[in-house]
Amino acid sequence: MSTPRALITSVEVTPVAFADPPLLNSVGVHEPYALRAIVVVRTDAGHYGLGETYGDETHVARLKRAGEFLVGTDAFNINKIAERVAESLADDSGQGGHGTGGMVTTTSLEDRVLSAFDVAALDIQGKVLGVPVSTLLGGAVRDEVEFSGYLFYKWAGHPGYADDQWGAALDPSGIVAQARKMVDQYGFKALKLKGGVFPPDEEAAAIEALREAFPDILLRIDPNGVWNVETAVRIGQRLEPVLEYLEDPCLSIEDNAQVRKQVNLPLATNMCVVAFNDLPPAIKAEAVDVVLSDHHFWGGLNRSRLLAGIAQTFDLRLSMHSNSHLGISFAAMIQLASVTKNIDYACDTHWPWKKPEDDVIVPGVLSIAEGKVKVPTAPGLGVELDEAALARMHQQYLDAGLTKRDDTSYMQSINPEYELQVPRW
Ligand SMILES: O=C([O-])C(=O)C[C@H](O)[C@@H](O)C(=O)[O-]
Ligand SMILES: [Mg+2]
Repeated sequence: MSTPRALITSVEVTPVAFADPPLLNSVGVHEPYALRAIVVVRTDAGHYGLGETYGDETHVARLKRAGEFLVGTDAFNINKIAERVAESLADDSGQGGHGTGGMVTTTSLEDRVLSAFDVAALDIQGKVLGVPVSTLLGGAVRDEVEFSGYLFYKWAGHPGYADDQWGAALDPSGIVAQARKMVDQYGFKALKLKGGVFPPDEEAAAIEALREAFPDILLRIDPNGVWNVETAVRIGQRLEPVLEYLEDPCLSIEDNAQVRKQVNLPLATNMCVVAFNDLPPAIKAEAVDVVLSDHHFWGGLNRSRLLAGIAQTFDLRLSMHSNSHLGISFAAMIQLASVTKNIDYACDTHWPWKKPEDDVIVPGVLSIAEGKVKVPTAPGLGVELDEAALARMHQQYLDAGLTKRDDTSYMQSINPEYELQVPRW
């Protein structure tokens, strides 16, 4: 049998927008539309591979440039793809955002750009060989992946727009009502509250209200690093009896290490360990217990497997982080979680926050029931591109007039007094 090859003939990068509710966080509030970039890699034999990543215009420009460097490369050679991506970035100063709204800022530029191409190449390989991506990554260890319900403080609707179906959640009873809806609809067995919005004692009270309303559900809170050590220790100790883990109470490795010594809870992060070079200092400082992996900034699925190996070696546990995303990213997250034995917590997803009709994949493959998603077994990622939907969502991007995620400026346009502060409490 000859060695399989799939020469890349073209790369298309299309920014898209989809409706997003006014979700509050430590840097402001989500805008009426979230942005993503959809990557379609085509090959000489007529296959296509899909990738999805951040949609800020600087990131889209980098993806387009990297795409030009990939024409003629074999989709079976991801090491070569990584080399070409690095070449495309050789003169890049690294300036400009990429799509996490200024929250996760120290990730590797090369890994961020590589990620969508690694996913697309694996999708192609799977289609050529007739196997799912999970098989290419060593084989599934589970056929369903568990997700957590991602709760947000939120307004009833964006100013100037009608209220959305979720309604307002600005206090403990609003959060409990939101959780009730999520649990009823999706059957989640774990819930995460996005904190860093209100004074920490109010957020702790929301967690305690969730505990009372859902005695059997695992709980987490994530203030995105805006608590100082003293606050994090006080609130962490208060919530010791109720939390599964405490996520990014403080921003730095050093501060989280201090918190970890004084709070009897696992600490998780997607802010102070976001690239391979963060691992040695974090491990040395014993700063965290759980790394929230995210293939969008860890360099794709192959490099996320590398992270899983390092985590296993150093006794770190793994869960998964999520930004607002569509179905291609969801399929990639599910394939990765299906092969990663030490992702042993329910993974985060923003999936419930988008409208079902807002997607670029043919619907019907991915759905959450009992808090879980079945791992697709069709070749590649297991999802197909809906070309008409891609065109429609690109038009939505043009009409929305947004070129980057900027939760802070949007918040300031509504509340001019709003200021960024880290730590805030
Ligand atoms: O776990 C996290 O830190 C996140 O999911 C970061 C996201 O940007 C989240 O805060 C959001 O969507 O507002
Ligand atoms: Mg987080």
